Amino acid sequence: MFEATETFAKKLDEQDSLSKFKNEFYIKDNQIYMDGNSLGLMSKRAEEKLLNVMNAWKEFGIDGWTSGDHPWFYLSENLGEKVAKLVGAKPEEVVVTGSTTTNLHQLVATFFKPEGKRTKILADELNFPSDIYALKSQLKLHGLDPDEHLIRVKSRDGRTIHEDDIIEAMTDEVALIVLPTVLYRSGQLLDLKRVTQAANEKGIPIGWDGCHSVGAIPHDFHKIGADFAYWCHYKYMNNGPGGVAGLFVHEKHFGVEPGLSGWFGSDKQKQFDMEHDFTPADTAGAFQIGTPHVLSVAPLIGSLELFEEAGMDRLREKSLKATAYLMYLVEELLSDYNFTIGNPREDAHRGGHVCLEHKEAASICKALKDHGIIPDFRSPNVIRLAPVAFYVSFQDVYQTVLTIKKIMDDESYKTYKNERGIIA
Ligand SMILES: Cc1ncc(COP(=O)(O)O)c(C=O)c1O
Ligand SMILES: Nc1c(O)cccc1C(=O)C[C@H](N)C(=O)O
Repeated sequence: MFEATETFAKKLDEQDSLSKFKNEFYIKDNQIYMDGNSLGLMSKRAEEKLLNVMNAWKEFGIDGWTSGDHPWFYLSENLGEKVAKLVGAKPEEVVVTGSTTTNLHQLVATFFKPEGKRTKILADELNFPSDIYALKSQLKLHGLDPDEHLIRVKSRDGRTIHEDDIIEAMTDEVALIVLPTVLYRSGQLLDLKRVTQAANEKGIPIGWDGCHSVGAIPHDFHKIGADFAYWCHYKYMNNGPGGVAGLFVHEKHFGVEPGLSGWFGSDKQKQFDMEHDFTPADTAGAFQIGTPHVLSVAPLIGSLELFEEAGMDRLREKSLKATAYLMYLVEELLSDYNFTIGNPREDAHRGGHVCLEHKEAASICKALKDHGIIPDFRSPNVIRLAPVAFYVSFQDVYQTVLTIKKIMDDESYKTYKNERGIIA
């Protein structure tokens, strides 16, 4: 179906209905940016909306909360409605707020209710460390020893987590389940529907970390019956470094008291009554805590315009084709160099990036960067390559693999130390 030639890559680009979006982003000449799953690039719209919001501050001062094109008081909810379409939620089930880790703390503080012998949290041994730190500290806040009460489902191969193993671990000692939609290292996409359904049947609340899928993969959080989800917007949503994150709470939980309350979770009509009795919003907005980080939300206004124009399904379709082409080229052109593809092959189990394993991965990443190709490295041996649908073309994918071949052929990667930098 594919061919390992530039002409073929060009043909794929000509057939690509999303190719025009590349112009919407700031991409350096002679650079191919494959690190969208660590930090997505800045779009011109994101910049424009940030300047617009800055201007509202200049123009309106305090009145910016209710004036201007994007009144700040309603921004978190208004953007939540738009993000809801990307994650398959009702408009009032999503709010743009906090960071991934603070949202996780909020949601665990809300949904983890240890009682009797149900005192454990079920996670997995491959999740991103911040999630595990948060879960351990939440257990400690309840006076529970994480060594005993945090169950981490084991990986059979060091790369992926088997859904059967997760379901088997859902015992009557488990009070909460927290799992990633897509594993940050291998890019495995879990079967959310199956796992959520099993948790629902056992009456265990389940929440999903969508950092590596939101903006790359359409979700159906409401329909599958997820209790909650949380994610960042600085990867595939291109909201900028430290950009404000998102959370989903299923409407069946509206009215539950947030574990960590703050005045921006108030019913909006009541918030400025300044009462000491908290009246939470009757939406996911209740899970906000303090004043929104307006300047770190603003770029998302622009990004979301692009998502509306491109359509989440079309983005996923292109991303799947690009990762499939990348894997094909790796197999065709790099078979002599001891690379292993560490991500699952099937579309249904693949996220937005390809996980290329090599024992000299750190050196190879450094050499690639010096050739204008931006990957990222995860210790000890993973090169993550994310051909982001908005701004990576099929010719870029072809060029990336050719460049890897070049630095392997001429062994120039050997001039770099095989160790990670301070930020990898
Ligand atoms: C899967 C996952 N969870 C949590 C985090 C932590 O996010 P944050 O630093 O925005 O809290 C990240 C990324 O840093 C991540 O990839
Ligand atoms: N959040 C990050 C940061 O503040 C600096 C550098 C990288 C990140 C990341 O998001 C890393 C990412 N979560 C990962 O999957 O490795």
